[in-house]
Amino acid sequence: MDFVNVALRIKPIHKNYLFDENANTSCLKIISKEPPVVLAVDRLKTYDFDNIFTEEDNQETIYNECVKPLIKYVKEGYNCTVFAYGQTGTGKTYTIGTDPQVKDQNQLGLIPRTLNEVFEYNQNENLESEILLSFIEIYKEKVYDLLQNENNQPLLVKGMKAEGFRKEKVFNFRDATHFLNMGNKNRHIAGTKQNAQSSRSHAIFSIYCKVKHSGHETCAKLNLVDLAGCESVRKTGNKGSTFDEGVNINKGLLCIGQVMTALSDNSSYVPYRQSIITSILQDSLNKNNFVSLIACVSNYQDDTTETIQTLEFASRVKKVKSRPEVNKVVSQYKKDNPILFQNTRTAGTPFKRPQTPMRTPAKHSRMALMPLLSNKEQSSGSIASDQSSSLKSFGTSVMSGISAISSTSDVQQTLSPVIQKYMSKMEDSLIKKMEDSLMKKMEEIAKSTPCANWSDLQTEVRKIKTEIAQISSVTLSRKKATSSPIEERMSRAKKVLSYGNSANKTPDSDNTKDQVVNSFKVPDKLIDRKRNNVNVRHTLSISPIEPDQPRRSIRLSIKRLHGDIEPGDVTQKDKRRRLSKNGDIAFANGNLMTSQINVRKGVSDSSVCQPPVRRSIRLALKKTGEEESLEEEDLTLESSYLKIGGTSFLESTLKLKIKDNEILQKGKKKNDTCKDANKNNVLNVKATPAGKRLVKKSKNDSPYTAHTKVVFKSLSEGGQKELERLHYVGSKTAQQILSFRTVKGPIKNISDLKEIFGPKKFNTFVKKNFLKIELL
Ligand SMILES: Nc1ncnc2c1ncn2[C@@H]1O[C@H](COP(=O)(O)OP(=O)(O)OP(=O)(O)O)[C@@H](O)[C@H]1O
Repeated sequence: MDFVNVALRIKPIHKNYLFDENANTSCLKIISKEPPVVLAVDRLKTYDFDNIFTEEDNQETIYNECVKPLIKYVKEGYNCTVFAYGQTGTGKTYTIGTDPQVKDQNQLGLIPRTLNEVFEYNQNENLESEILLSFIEIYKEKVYDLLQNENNQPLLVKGMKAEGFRKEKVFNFRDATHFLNMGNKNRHIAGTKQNAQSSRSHAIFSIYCKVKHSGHETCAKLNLVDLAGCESVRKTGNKGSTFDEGVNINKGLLCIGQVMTALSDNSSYVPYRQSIITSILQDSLNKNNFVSLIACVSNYQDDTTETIQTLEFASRVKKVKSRPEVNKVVSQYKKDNPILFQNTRTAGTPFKRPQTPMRTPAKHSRMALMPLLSNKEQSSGSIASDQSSSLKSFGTSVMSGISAISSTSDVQQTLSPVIQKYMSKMEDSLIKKMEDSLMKKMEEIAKSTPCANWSDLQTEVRKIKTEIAQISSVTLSRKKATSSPIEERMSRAKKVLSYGNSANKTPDSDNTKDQVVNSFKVPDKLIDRKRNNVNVRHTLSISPIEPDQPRRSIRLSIKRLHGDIEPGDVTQKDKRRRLSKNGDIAFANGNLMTSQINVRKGVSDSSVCQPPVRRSIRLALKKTGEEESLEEEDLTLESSYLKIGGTSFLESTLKLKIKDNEILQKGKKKNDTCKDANKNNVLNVKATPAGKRLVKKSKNDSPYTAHTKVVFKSLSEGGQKELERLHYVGSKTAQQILSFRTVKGPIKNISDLKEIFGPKKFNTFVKKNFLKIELL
C-alpha cells in the first residue's frame, strides 16, 4: 500500500432506476481493472486510481484494501486517515460505517471492522497498548462532541482547534461499538431529495493507540472521516436550514479540495485554517501521514458533473506525495537515541521535516581527519620525549587520514562534479599537510639525532611514506598525474645517490650527471661569478624539500656538530655564508656517501640563491676587474647523503677550482683559508667558526674521516661551549673533559676518551656523534 491510497467506489445502481432509460447510460466506463483506469465518458478523460470498486466489491474487500494495512502502521506510531468523499447519497456513510447496527454483518462498514481488527491485532501481537476513542462532527462550522449525550452545545474552538471533547478509553470491541453507536445517534441527519438519511455534517471517528514498545512508546491515531456529501441545491431542493447546511458543507469540502491541491502542488502554504474541518484535520491531512481516500461516485449520467468533480478531487489527492513519520516517542528515549529518532515529532504540533544537510565526504573526511590533525599537533610537541613512539602514533594518524581519503574517493563518484572538484582540492591540501607533517617530524628527529632505535624509526617512516605514496597515486591517478611531489624528490635523490656510488656508474653516467645537475639547478649567478674570475669554492646545501634552501634539520645538525652557526642566525645571507663554511662534511646514519660531479660549462638555472662570496674576494675582483672563462673541469659538485629513516637528505658542495692563483694572492694574501686552498688547488673553507680551529683535510680524506677529525679536534682543543655542541656532551661532561685536559694534557687517543666517559658511555658517545672508532 502506498502512503497515499486512492480508491474509487462506484455506487451500485438502485433498483428503482433499473427501468429508467437514463440509468442504463453510465457516465463512467472502467477501461481496465489492472491497472485500475476509469473513463469519464462525457469528457473522454481517463483517471487512474489504486483501486476501483464496483457493485461486485463488498465492504470486506474495501476494508481489506483500504484500511486493514493501516492498522499495523498505527501501532507503529504513524498517524493514518481514511476519508470518504463524494456526492451526497453515493454511499460514504455506508462505506465508513458509522452505524454498527446493521442487520447483515456483511454490510458492516469500515469503523466496526477497524475496531475489531485493532483489538485482535493487540492480542495477536501481544502488545501492551491503550485504546481511546473520540467521535466528533462538524456541523455548520461548529464542532460537536458526539460522545456527550447530556450536552448538545458545540465545543469551544480556540485558534481553529476544538477543545474539550471526550476521549473514551475502551478495552474491547463491545465497548467500542457502544460508543460508536452512541455517537452515530447524536449525528445531524436530515432527509433530502437525494438521500433519505443524508448526513448534514462531517463526522470524524478517531481511534488513539498508545503502544508500549521495548524502550519507547508510540502514540498515533487513526481517523475515519465521513465527509458530508457535496450537493447541488438544484438536485437536493434544499431550502431554509438544509440550504444553509448545504452551503457550509460545500464550503468545507471546497477547503478540503484546496488543501489537497496545495499538498499535491507541493505548495509552501497549505490553507488549513480556512475552515474548521481542514483545521481539525490538519494533523491528518498532511504529508506525514498515511492517507486513504475512498471517492464515492454515482454512475448515473445525471450525476456526471458531480462524479467528474469527485474524480478530479481524487486525482488531486493521488498526486500528494506523502512521507509518513513516526508520530510520538517518549522524550527520554528520544534523548537517549537522538540519531535514531531525528525525524520523529511530537503529536499535535505542526511538524516541519528537518532539512538534513547534505553530508559531503569532504566534511566526513575532515571529521575523520580531526584526530589526525590534533594528533599531529600533539605529537609535534612531545617528540623530544619519545621519538619512536610519537612517530608510530603519527604514522597511525596518517593511516587514519589515508583511510578517510580512500573512503571519500569511492563516495566522490556519486557526487556532482562541483563537489568532486572541491573534494579533490581538499584531498590535495590534506596530502600536502601529511607530507609536511612527515617532513616536520623528520626535522625533529634530525634535530635531536641520533635516535636510540634507528631500525624502529626506519620501519615507521617507510610505512608512512608508502601510505602517502599510495594516496598520492589514488588521488593523482584521477588527475592523470605521474607521481607525488615527495616521490619525485625521492627519485631525484636516488639518481644522485646511484651516481655518487661508483659501483653503480653506468656508461651513460654523463647524462645522469646532467640530469642531476639540472634537477638541482645551479644558479646562473654562480656561473657568472666564475666567469668574472672568482676563484672561489661555493657550497650549495640542497634539501629534499627546497632545492635552493637547505633544510633546517641539516643546518641544525651541522650547527650542533661543528658549532659554526650561532643560535641567533638572523639573515638568510648570514645563514648561507655560515653554511658555506660547512664544507664538504656530510654524515648519516652510520653510512656516509659522497659523489663528485664535474659540472659542465653553461649550466643555467633560475634559482635566486645568491652565492656567498667573501667580501674580501669580491673586493679583490673589483680591483682587478679581470674576467676568466669557465672551463668544463673547473666546477665540481660534491654530493653527500644524510640518510634518516627512509628519507635521504642531500647535501651538495659545489667547488670551483682555482685557476688564477695570482688574483687570489692579491685579494687573499693574509687569509689563512686561501693559503690552504692554494696548496690543495681547491679553496677549502672549513667548518670552524673563524677558520681558527681549522682541521687540515687532505684531498684523499673521506668526509667521515674529516668529520671524525673535527670532532676529535673539538674534544682535545675546544672550550666549554664547543664541547657542549657535541652530541651526548652536556655541561657536566664538558667540565669533566676540561678537567681531564688540565690534569693530563690534551686528549690523544681512545683510551683517554674511555677514561673520561667510561666504557659504556663512550660507546654511546661514538654512536651519537657518528664516529668510527678506528679513525680516532
Ligand atoms: N455500495 C453500496 N451497496 C449497497 N447500498 C449502498 C451502497 N452505497 C450506498 N448504499 C445505500 O445508499 C444509501 C445512501 O448511502 P449513504 O447515506 O451512505 O450516502 P452518503 O454518501 O453518506 O450520503 P450523504 O452524503 O447525504 O450522507 C444508503 O441507504 C445506503 O445503504
